[in-house]
Amino acid sequence: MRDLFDADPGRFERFSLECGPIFLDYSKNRITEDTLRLLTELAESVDLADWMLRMRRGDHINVSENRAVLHTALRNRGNEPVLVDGQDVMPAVREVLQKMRRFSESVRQGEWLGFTGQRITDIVNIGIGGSDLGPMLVARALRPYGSVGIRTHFVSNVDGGHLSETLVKLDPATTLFVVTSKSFTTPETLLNATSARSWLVRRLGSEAAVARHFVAVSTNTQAVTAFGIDPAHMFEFWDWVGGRYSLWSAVGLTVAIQIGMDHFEAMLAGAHEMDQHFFSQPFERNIPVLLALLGIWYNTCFGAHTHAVIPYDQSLARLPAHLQQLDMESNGKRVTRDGFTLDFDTGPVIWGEAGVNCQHAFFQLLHQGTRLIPADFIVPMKTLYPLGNHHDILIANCLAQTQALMRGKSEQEARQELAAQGLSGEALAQLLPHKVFPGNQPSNTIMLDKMTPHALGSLIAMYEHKVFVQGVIWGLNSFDQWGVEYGKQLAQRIIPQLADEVDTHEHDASTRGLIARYRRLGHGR
Ligand SMILES: O=P(O)(O)OC[C@H]1O[C@H](O)[C@H](O)[C@@H](O)[C@@H]1O
Repeated sequence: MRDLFDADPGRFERFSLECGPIFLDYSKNRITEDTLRLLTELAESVDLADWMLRMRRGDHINVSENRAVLHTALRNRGNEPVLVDGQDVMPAVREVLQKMRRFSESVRQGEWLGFTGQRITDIVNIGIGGSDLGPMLVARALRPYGSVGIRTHFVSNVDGGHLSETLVKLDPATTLFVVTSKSFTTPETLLNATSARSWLVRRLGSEAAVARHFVAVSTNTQAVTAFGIDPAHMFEFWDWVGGRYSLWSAVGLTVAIQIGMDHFEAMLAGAHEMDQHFFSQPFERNIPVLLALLGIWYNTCFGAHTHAVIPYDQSLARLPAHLQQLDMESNGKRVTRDGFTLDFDTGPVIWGEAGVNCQHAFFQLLHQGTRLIPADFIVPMKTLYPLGNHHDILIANCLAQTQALMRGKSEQEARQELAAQGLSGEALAQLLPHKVFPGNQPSNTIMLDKMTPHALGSLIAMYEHKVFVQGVIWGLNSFDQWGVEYGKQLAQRIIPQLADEVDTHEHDASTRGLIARYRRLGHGR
C-alpha cells in the first residue's frame, strides 16, 4: 500500500466516497482500480442488482422461513407503497410510528403517570439479541439528545445479577418497563419480565400497577395478552422485520421515549438516505457494496478470519456488539440458501472496542502480530462533548493508527531511528527486529459529520446493507438463524434435570458430571 500511495497522489480522492453525513476513505486497502473492477464483476456475476430489487419489492428472500425482508420499509420516508404479498405495509408502519409518537410524548411530558400518580423517570427495556443490542447502542450514542432527562436501562441477561443490579437503583413508582420481544416466547426475556413484574407488584402493593408500568413491543399479540399486558399497550411490528434489523420498528420505543420521536424519525431518515444510496448507486460508487466487496477480498482471497470495528467515539462503544449480531448471526453460515455446503469461508468474526482504549490493549497484535486484520475506524469530526483539546487528540490518534497500520516501519527506518537515539553495534542489532512494523494492514476510515440521529441511522443502515451484499455473494440466506436454536433446546432439557433425582443418562460424561457437581454444590447455595 505504501508503494501505491507513493505512485499515485490522487489515491485518496479516487478511493473515497460520500453519502450524506458519511464519508468513507477506503484508500488504505490493498487494492487498485483493477481489483475493484474484478470485485464489482464478482457482484454482477451473482446478480446482486436483482437480489437488491427482490429485497426491496418484498419477495420472500428469507426462504427458510418463507418471509419477506423489509426493514427498509420501516424507514421509508417516501410516499411510494411497499408491498408484502400484494398488500401495502406502509399504512401500518405509519400507524405504529404515530402510536409511538403519542405514547413517547405522553411519557416525556409527564402525562402518562405511574400507578401512584408520579411521572416516569426511568425506562427499563427488557429484551435480548435484536430486542436489546440495537436500541441499547442508539440510546447510548444519542444520550445528549435526551432533553427531558429520562434515563434508560437495558436488561438482557437471564443472570439474576443483571436485573437485580438495575432494579436496586430504581423507584418502582417512577419506572416503566418496555418488554421487547419479536416472538414473545424468548425464555430469558419472559423470565426477566416476570421477575420485574413481581418486584413492581410487591413494592407497589397491587396487581393493578402492572397496567401503568408495563408495555410490550412484539409481533405476537396473543403471547403479550397471556403475559398480562393489555394489547392497547402493545406496539406492533411484523414477521418481515428480522430481530437484528428491528431497531427501526417499535423495538426502538425505549429510544423514542429517551430522545423524542422527532429525533427517532431523524434516525429513520438517515437510514433511508443510505437505503436510497444503496439502491441507486452503481456498485463502484456504492458505499455498502464497496465495504462488502473489500471484506470479501480479505476474507476469501487473503484468508483473513476476522474484521475489527474500532469506533473512535466512546458513545459508540456498543457498536461492535450490535454488529456482531448483525453480521455473525446473518452470515455465520456454511450452507447456501439452496442447501449446498460451502467449502470456503463465509462470515468473519466481528470484534472491536472503542478507539484509543484498544491501542493500549490489543493493537500490538495488529501492528506486529502474524495475522491480517482488516479494520473499520469510525470517527465523528465534531464532538458532542467539547472538552479542551480532547477531540483533536482523539482524531490524531485515529489517523495515526490507520497510518501506522498502512505504512509500517521498514528496517531501514527503524535502524535510522535507533541510530538517532545513540544506539549502535550489538545493542542496535538486538533491538532492530523488534522495532520493525510490517505495515500493509488495511483499514477503512468512516468519518461522520457529528453523532446525530441522522448520521447514526445512516451508519447502521450502511452495515446492514454490507452484510446483505456479502450474504448474496456467498449464496447465503442472511435472514434466518437456525444455529441459535440447538443450544436453546438443550437448555430446556437441562433445566428440570438440575433438580436432584432426575435421570441425566442421556448426556455425555462431561455434561453429566457438571450437572452432578452443580446439584451438590450449586443451586445458589
Ligand atoms: O425478540 P425475540 O423474539 O425475543 O428474540 C431475541 C433474539 O433471540 C434469538 O435467539 C435470535 O437468535 C435473535 O435473532 C433474536 O434477536
